[in-house]
Amino acid sequence: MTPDVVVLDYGFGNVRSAVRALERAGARVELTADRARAQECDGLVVPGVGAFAACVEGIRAVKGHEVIGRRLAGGRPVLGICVGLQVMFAHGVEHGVDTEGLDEWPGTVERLQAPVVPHMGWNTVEVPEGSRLFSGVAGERFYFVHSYGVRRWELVTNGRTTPPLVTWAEYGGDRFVAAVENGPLCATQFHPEKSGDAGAALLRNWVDSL
Ligand SMILES: NC(=O)CC[C@H](N)C(=O)O
Repeated sequence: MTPDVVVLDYGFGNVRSAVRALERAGARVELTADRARAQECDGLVVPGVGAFAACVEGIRAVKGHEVIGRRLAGGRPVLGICVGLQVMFAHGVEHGVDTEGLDEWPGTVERLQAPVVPHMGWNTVEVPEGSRLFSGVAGERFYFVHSYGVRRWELVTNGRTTPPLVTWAEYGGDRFVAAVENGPLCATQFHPEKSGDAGAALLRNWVDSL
């Protein structure tokens, strides 16, 4: 059965290339903000390009925060891409403005501490044991375009729940979260839709898991 994927259309994001890449990965894809479709589909993708605050405002304007919360409460998969990863955290601080995120994970998105920002380019990543998202591509490079990131992982599970699998990247001497796999919620700071064959394989891994 072909998985039914919705790319949340809230006005911000590299949506066309994400739609095409997800179709190539084997999904039937619709770009929409329709609440019922976003709630009921097999997989919801939350893209994001631009400022943290504007993306959060856009997501809230289409009630995306409620859809994402309901989906995750019911174990229904969500994939965040780039700012779509960042908004899942508690806060984003850009240009000195601290904006509340969707708070699916504790933590803060902050400016990268590297000599040259934005980080625009290909990077290898440090994938933890057991990752399904990176199956077959853990040693590959992925394409990043960002000036901010999550530099400290703050969620503590103390053995009561399955700890998330956190993938890291290093750039200009700074380290930041490159991807998270946390049950139904997965997210990548890089753009899998711009990451060539490795990104295509990662998206297929996610689509095949739906
Ligand atoms: N690719 C993007 O649009 C990322 C924008 C985000 N505000 C960042 O710089 O991290």
